[in-house]
Amino acid sequence: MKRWNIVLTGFGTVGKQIARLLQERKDRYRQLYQADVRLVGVARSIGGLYDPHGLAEEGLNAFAQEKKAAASAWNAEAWLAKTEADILIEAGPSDVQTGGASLGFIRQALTKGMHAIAVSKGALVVDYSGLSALAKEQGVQLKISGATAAALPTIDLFTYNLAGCEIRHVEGIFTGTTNFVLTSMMEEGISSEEAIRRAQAMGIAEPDPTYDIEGFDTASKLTILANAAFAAPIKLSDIPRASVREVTPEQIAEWKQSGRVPKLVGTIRPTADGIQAAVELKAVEASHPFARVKGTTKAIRVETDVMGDLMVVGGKSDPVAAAAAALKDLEHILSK
Ligand SMILES: NC(=O)C1=CN([C@@H]2O[C@H](COP(=O)(O)OP(=O)(O)OC[C@H]3O[C@@H](n4cnc5c(N)ncnc54)[C@H](OP(=O)(O)O)[C@@H]3O)[C@@H](O)[C@H]2O)C=CC1
Ligand SMILES: N[C@@H](CC=O)C(=O)O
Repeated sequence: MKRWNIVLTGFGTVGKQIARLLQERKDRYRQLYQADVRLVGVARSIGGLYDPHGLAEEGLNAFAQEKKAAASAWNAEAWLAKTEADILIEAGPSDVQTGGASLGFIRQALTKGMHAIAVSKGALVVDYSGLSALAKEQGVQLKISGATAAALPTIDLFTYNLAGCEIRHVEGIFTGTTNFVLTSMMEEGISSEEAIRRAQAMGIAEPDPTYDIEGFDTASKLTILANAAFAAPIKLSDIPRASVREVTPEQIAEWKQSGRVPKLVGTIRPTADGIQAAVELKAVEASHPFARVKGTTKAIRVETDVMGDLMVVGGKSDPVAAAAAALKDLEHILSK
């Protein structure tokens, strides 16, 4: 039985589900992969826990309840440096401008020879190519399912299922929150503000929902996918974005009347001038397959040269499903 020590940075909505599923699946890992998987470290913004033998549930529960002490400061880098672990799972905030603390955590883990599984997007948006080169150099894996629409297969579709194909066009509904907001406005007649509040209550909206609503979340996923699946050096700022915030009651009435359905669609298209990506608000005809993709459901449609076109719909948008996507990555590492 091989021992696999895991550290988790970010112990919020998704991080807690990762910790819970890791515990629940211990026997599965033992039976399928002869792997003794232990969560040995967990970090929040206020501090970290580490036990080389594995963290107990009671300790984790108490840590989750801890409040920030006034003027407390802790050194996350020093904490990570002292942990002895094989895999980092990064589930902290997505800071897509600087990469934030997540970028440092992933760099540090890869440099230490650990595999890294990213659920947050910031580090990958800012420096996917640097991180992936570092992982290669260190002979470890950098897995990114959680950051690229999570339970909806995207990166795995390109790297496993469509390996060898020429991808001619990709379009997708990559953000559960915006699809939920648009569907709620169309079908329940509620305001975008009310729909955003509901998406926040479900735990799928980003801490600042502007990031979803103004198309940054979709654009971030496109940036990561363009770099990871197409080796295209696209930056977030290269991608034109549309916002769901600007949708007016008049537009909703007009779409309803014409039988069209609004969707925030992300596209990636290889062209003679390189990879083009965009986030657009499209009113699709009722006959378009995206018209039936409702609520928090996501979808991806891919055109290829020799495998034809294919579309995947679903992959639940919720914190448990996002955690499960990170642990799918974990199983791919354990199985190697
Ligand atoms: N929610 C979802 O459905 C999905 C989310 N994601 C991505 O997953 C990530 C986590 O999302 P979610 O769990 O909803 O977010 P939360 O805001 O609930 O949790 C973020 C966690 O990160 C911790 N944190 C913040 N700064 C630091 C730091 N400097 N060092 C260590 N930990 C830190 C927070 O600490 P503290 O507890 O002290 O506040 C908190 O525990 C995000 O990047 C998001 O984009 C991806 C797919 C789906
Ligand atoms: N905010 C995102 C969650 C993770 O990527 C969404 O709504 O899909």
